[in-house]
Amino acid sequence: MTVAVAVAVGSVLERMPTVAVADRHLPITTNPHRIDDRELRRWKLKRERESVLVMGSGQWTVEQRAPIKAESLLNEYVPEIGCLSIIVLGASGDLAKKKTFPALFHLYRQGFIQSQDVYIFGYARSAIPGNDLGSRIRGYLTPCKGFEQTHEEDVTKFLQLIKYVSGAYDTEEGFRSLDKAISEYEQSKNSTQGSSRRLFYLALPPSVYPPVCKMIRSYCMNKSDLGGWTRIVVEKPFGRDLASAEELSSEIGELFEEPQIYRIDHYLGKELVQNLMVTRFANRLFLPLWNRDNISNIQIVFREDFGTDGRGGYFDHYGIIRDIIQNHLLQVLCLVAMEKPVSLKPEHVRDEKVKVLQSVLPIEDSEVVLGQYEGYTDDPTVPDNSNTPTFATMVLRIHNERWEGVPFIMKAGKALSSRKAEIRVQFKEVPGDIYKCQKQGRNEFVIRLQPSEAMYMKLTVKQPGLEMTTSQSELDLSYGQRYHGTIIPEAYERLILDTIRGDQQHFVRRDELKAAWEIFTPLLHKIDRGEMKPLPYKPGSRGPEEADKLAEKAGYVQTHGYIWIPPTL
Ligand SMILES: NC(=O)C1=CN([C@@H]2O[C@H](COP(=O)(O)OP(=O)(O)OC[C@H]3O[C@@H](n4cnc5c(N)ncnc54)[C@H](OP(=O)(O)O)[C@@H]3O)[C@@H](O)[C@H]2O)C=CC1
Ligand SMILES: O=C1O[C@H](COP(=O)(O)O)[C@@H](O)[C@H](O)[C@H]1O
Repeated sequence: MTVAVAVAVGSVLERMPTVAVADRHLPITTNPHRIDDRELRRWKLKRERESVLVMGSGQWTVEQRAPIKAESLLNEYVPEIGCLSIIVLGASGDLAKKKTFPALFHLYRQGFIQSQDVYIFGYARSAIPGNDLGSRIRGYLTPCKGFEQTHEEDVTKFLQLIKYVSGAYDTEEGFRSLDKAISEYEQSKNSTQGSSRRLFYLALPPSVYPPVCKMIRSYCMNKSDLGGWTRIVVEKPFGRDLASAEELSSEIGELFEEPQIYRIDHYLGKELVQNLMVTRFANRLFLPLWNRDNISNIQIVFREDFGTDGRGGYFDHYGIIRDIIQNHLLQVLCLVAMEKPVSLKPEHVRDEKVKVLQSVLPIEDSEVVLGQYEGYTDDPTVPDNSNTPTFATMVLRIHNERWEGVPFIMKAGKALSSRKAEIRVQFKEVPGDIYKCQKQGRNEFVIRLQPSEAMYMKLTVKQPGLEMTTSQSELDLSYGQRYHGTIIPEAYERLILDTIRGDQQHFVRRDELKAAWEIFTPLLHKIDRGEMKPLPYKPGSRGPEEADKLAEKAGYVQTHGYIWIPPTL
């Protein structure tokens, strides 16, 4: 969708050049009308007094805007120009090697970041000589579909785009040398001073976010405001509870404006999560059904078939609620439950998510089941008396017109019988059902996030044949079959691209984060104080039996004798 926007400064009559803002999801270079540097500078000098002409429903209307921070304004209108430096802090770590660099490689291979105007810097304390960073990450750079033959060559070229700088996270010296390296690169590209883009990816433990942000702010910012920018990406967990999250937000908020901060939740980058809004709001079919009149209960489930896998020390400090439910599953809940936003603008979408979060009622202790898998404390980094849950299920209730009375059953667990993440929307019984005696199950709409991405609708149908008998079947949109050969991008690829393009729709805003912590903090504190205890469960099981009982009590009716099997080609 292309939206034409004219910008006027001071008054509508004092027209500035018309800027056509093309779909931000097209490669940057395809923007049809660029505004030149001179024009841009003139416009920015005057931006304090702006009115904006917006084309909507075939009519121009004037939107008066309060002074807007340069960053958000630029995000909206300025074509991306200037060289781009991507700085991965914590480059020696697990996330960087498994997710960040592989995502950057795929973006590079697909042409979204190009060697002529992008350079990547790795930064960490570890002394990593010469090309050793490349050797560490090479094995994680998997071939892109369709480019298998040139893979080795591609990797070699990609690794040439990375420079490693070693330094501490809280010293001027380290960040000055990082800045020097970035500036040298920018100068080598004859970049107009300040028009360069600097993206800092904090692949670091949150404890070092504040000093790192301070150092970036003091020594590594893009030097002026001529169309360039400085953005930071921060990983979860953002705090351990409401107070610590707010403290972290304030510390970072003093250094960077909200439009510069990208709080990443990689579930928001998953293909099927990104499809949720489209499915809900672009299909007439769902509009009248998506409410308390028709839906009995909704389950949002995350299961892993492995334990903490060498991350026991980290995990024990957080537990499954902070690791998965408070962020990944809650973000999914927002997209399932929110009202239709005014538009797809990031602020409109995030406004609706916040409203849902603020409508969640306090969690009842009686609607929580916690578990810990047997053998969890064998990990030497986990205390023997750990009270940390590795499994949790709980019922969230949304107090609003659409969802009153519909339980949202959240479930997450490690070391279970299978690995999958899905949303299961279970509908109510058919009123006055004339096939009741043969009935096999309720209608369900299932969105399988992973693995085997799919959406399927469980229906009761006539069993083919002469007899009038019914059976359970499904309308099935399995991605592997329907989109055979299509590459589904990794969540991190998509989200890093969004940060480069300045699109914050799929990132967590500060007030969202606060509202999310408000929901879980009382429960988490009870667990931390040992007032609620996890039940033991066997690794490789479904988790504690009490969890299934809770779901049943909340209203979930399991379908017996039917199981969906992902179709194969
Ligand atoms: N790993 C994963 O799969 C995921 C991680 N995350 C999040 O991403 C971030 C990074 O995770 P991950 O890469 O696993 O973390 P690591 O423990 O691997 O830490 C990353 C780097 O940070 C430095 N570091 C580690 N501990 C400290 C410390 N106490 N003080 C200062 N520096 C330290 C180390 O670099 P050096 O010593 O060389 O400076 C290390 O290589 C975290 O916020 C994590 O929660 C989110 C989702 C998944
Ligand atoms: O953030 C995290 O997510 C992973 C699961 O991610 P997925 O994309 O593989 O579903 C989880 O294993 C980890 O504990 C958690 O920190």
